[in-house]
Amino acid sequence: MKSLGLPAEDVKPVLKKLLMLYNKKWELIEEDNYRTLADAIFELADDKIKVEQKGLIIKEDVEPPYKKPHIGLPEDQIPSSLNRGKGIMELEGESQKSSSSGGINAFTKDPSNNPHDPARNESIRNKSKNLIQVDSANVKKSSYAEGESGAHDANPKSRLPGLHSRKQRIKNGCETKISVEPGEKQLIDFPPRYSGATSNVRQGLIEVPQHSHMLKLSKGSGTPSSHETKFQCTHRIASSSCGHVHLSLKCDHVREPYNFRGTNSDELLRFVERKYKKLYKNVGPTFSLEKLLNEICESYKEMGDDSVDGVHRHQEIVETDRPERNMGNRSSGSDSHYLPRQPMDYGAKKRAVLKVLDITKGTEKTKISLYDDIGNEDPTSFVYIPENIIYQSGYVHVSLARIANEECCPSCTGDCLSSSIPCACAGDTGGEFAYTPGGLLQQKFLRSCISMNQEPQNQHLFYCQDCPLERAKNANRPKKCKGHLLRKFIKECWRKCGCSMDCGNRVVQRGITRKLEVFLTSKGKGWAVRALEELPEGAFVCEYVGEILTNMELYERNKQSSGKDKHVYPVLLDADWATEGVLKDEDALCLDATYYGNVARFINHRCFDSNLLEIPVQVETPDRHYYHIAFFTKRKVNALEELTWDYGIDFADHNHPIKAFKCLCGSELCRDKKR
Ligand SMILES: C[S@@+](CC[C@H](N)C(=O)[O-])C[C@H]1O[C@@H](n2cnc3c(N)ncnc32)[C@H](O)[C@@H]1O
Repeated sequence: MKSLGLPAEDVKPVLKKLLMLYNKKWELIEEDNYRTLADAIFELADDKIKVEQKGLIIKEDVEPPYKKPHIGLPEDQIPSSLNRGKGIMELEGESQKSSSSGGINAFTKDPSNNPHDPARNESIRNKSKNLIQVDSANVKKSSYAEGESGAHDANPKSRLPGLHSRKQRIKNGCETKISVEPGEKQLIDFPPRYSGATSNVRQGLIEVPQHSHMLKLSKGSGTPSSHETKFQCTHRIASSSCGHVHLSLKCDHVREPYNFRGTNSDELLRFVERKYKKLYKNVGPTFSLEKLLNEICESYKEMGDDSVDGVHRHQEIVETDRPERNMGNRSSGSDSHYLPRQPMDYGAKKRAVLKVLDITKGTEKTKISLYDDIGNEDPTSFVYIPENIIYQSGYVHVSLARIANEECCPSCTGDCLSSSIPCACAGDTGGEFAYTPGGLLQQKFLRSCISMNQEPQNQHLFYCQDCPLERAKNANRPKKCKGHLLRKFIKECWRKCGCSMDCGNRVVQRGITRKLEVFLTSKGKGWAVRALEELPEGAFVCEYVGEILTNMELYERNKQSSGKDKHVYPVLLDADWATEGVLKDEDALCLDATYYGNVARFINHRCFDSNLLEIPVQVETPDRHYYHIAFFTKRKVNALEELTWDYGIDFADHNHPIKAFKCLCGSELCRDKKR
């Protein structure tokens, strides 16, 4: 230590603590020409400077930053915080600041910061040419020190934390010294294919200079055994779009005798994806592990940025993640799936407030945020459910035994849409599938559904002999049925079918795939839904999900609720009542999303020219007392355009169990004449 210019009074207290920490194992301290001791002294000095720069008092008992994984230390003696597992997946925030200053610190401070001048320390360290170890964990942590010291740094580049600063340190020769020896590179099983790109997509990147290291272990250094070569490889497998958060696979392994052979990240992802799809058969064809992992990074960043006392407020997301309001700049091509990140034009003071980052609480494949663009209103409370649930007495019997072989396609394989002869599942739609191979509704089918919906008086109404709705109102003297709209059904392939989950005749059952957002309207209609991407004509948006109630139960529920209760409009599942003689109460069902529902409970009404159409979809039950209500676009819908559907309200019917609101749809064809 003396030859390195370190005075005894600096060395002694550190040595004492090291001895205690290493259980008096001198050989660990002597190793590599007392490297551990030298490092500990430098780090203590660096820490003191940091504390002094912050204007804090240094306590005598400040613990020197010994927290460095030590190769020579038996694993059970490594402090738990350092005892990293093998092949751990970790979230790595480059901008993240760590309060620990383990390992080799950054040396970018102003050299005039004496008495413990880091520049001097660095030069001493450089003298000691046999400093070997590179510890990627500590490299990461040390970016903190650079961020802290950036204000004193003449070189603006070195103020940047993360990759850039690491590069600089490498240039300074503080890190990579003996770590990767020429000729040993081929020992890494998966050489880097490309590097340099830093953001958004998974890089498939193995950062050899910064993250992959081979450590030659010297004789007597403990585990692993002497002369073994230890590898540390870090695969970056995903990252957030801004590149600040990465998901990496870190693997420490020893070449001999455990002959570990790595794989590249593309292969790895494909392998896991196949495994996952095999295990969980109901993931759709659009499922991508890569997207999922990138989403984890994105969410990590968003949540880190947003969360303030449990309330998510996100100024940055508003300005960066959301599309611009002025649609003029936007590409309107069909490939504009994800919109450019541009600042929103909110005016000088107004700032959108993100109230809920994901109303689905992770139950849907895609997050749905709730934004308050204009005021400070909270949505009524409800429980988000991604699928319908039975409230009490409704009869919904799902069983494979109920599905006759003629009602499904057990002999199909793969994708039914690609078969030359449409299977039995297309029978309900006239022998042609309702969907295109691209997952949209066939135009012909869509047009006929729209026309049936818009001209109900023309032969598309039917009247029950004994209407369950009227029975619910007055069981003793039910009034005449007011008529129900006949509708076209879609029948999707399901579990008893032989096709795969990727089959094109399974759209609604795969759930929401479009990027949706709930927002507060400025027009007095409360909350509403919009898409953050352009939607083509015939695109599935979401299902109307709620509690399955009998009409009797709905009637009772509405009677009990006070007139002031805000109601989400229930949907009658009456599209097939025409085929029944007298329907039992338990079979006359409806969906109510007031207390339990999905995003559809926020979709507002628009008379006649709404952009969404509700279509009955039969999935798991062969009879049609119960079915799904799926919303499809009637035309191309621009990103950020409010999504609406026609609730089918008769504004003149004052006996309806739910009192109609004053319609503010703004349509020229508005049926609410009072308005
Ligand atoms: C299914 S919810 C839609 C979400 C609702 N806006 C909210 O804030 O929760 C139905 C309720 O929204 C309001 N609403 C929907 N469409 C409307 C319209 N065209 N005009 C006025 N209010 C409307 C009514 O209060 C209605 O009862």
